[in-house]
Amino acid sequence: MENISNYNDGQATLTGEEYARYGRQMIMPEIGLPGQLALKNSSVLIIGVGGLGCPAAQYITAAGIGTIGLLDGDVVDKNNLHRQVLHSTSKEGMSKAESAKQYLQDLNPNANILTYVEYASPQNLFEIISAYDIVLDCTDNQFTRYLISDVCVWHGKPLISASALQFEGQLCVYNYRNGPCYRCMFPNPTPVVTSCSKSGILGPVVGTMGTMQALETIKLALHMKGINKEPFVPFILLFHTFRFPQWKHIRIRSRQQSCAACGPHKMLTRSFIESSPSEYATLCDAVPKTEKNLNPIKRITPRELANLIRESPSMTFLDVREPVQYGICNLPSFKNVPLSEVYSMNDLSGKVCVICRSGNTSQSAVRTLQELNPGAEIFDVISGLQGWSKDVDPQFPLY
Ligand SMILES: Nc1ncnc2c1ncn2[C@@H]1O[C@H](COP(=O)(O)OP(=O)(O)OP(=O)(O)O)[C@@H](O)[C@H]1O
Ligand SMILES: [Zn+2]
Repeated sequence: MENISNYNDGQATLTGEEYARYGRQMIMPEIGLPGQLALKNSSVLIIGVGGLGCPAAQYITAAGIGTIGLLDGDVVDKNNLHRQVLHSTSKEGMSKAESAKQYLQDLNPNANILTYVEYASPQNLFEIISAYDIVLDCTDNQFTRYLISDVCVWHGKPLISASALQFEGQLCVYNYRNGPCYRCMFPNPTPVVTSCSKSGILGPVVGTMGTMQALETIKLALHMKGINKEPFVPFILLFHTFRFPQWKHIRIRSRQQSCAACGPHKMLTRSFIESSPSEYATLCDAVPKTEKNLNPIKRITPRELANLIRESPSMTFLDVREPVQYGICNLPSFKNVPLSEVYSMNDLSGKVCVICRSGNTSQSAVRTLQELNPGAEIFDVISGLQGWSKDVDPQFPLY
């Protein structure tokens, strides 16, 4: 049948199986055979294979991106499973990158999937990113967000970044053409006030944002290879849903002259990032002021708490978690006083024991209460209710 049928536009680069697999998206005029080949010839690095990274990886693998890197040093935990949809119960304890690779390779055996079972750091990231066309930030902490952006700027790689918390999400494409980098938008790190593990996250919300990252990845791969010729306009996408789902996009400014990473007077060179860890860290993370240089407080262990409950049942026990968490599980001796209400408690005396989920919020509460009640003896429980479950009562639920 040679030379009789022409089904590859002269480029014999898709197999018959691939025609069948990608047919439904190839028939879109914005994609066609050239678009599918562009996806196949693209490589994407996904950093963080959690709530965002799982759906992002799933859709770009299914769509035929040729090479996909998965970078994450974490292992699958039970509390990941409600939202990190590539991992399953039988994979608890397994590396997230390896777990995701197993799923994705079965989804699309054509994909070339590489895993990096480590955390992105100033020491490894320059090397890893160099091999990819597009980078996805699917992590959950400020230090890593700055690091990924700075390394992308150094290599000139576009970055698709998203985040999600409770009922809200955000997405932005950084460092593409004249678009800004993450530092142009957020020049200074801020003290982190909350996180998914503190405030909660709903699977479909983070899944929506990860899916949007996959969509922007496909669009960007087409754009970079000249299939989509529309001009690129930098934007930030905001999603909010509780009563009504709301989408909003805002056009953003291009690169900032004053930016320490991408401006003309940039100071964040590769050698600075790689070899000045403490100076670099101060440019990526802000320690909350209230936690700095504070006097130590009195703390007790969960086992000491068990004795105290037995010996002094009438003393004051305060649980400073939010009411919804208190409602999930609690110790009956403890009265629920959320942190926001602690500021008005100025009538305490005697011994007061404070607890929270993991022993962080309780320390702030003790400091505040001690100032308001100088006559009282106030202390908290190391590791909070998590420590209680580990050391005293293994039946006490962890969440
Ligand atoms: N420096 C880093 N390099 C690679 N992956 C990272 C880095 N920092 C964070 N991550 C990964 O990003 C993912 C973020 O996932 P997600 O926000 O869903 O929460 P989690 O960290 O898995 O769980 P939780 O916040 O409940 O403890 C995690 O898998 C985490 O290991
Ligand atoms: Zn910049």
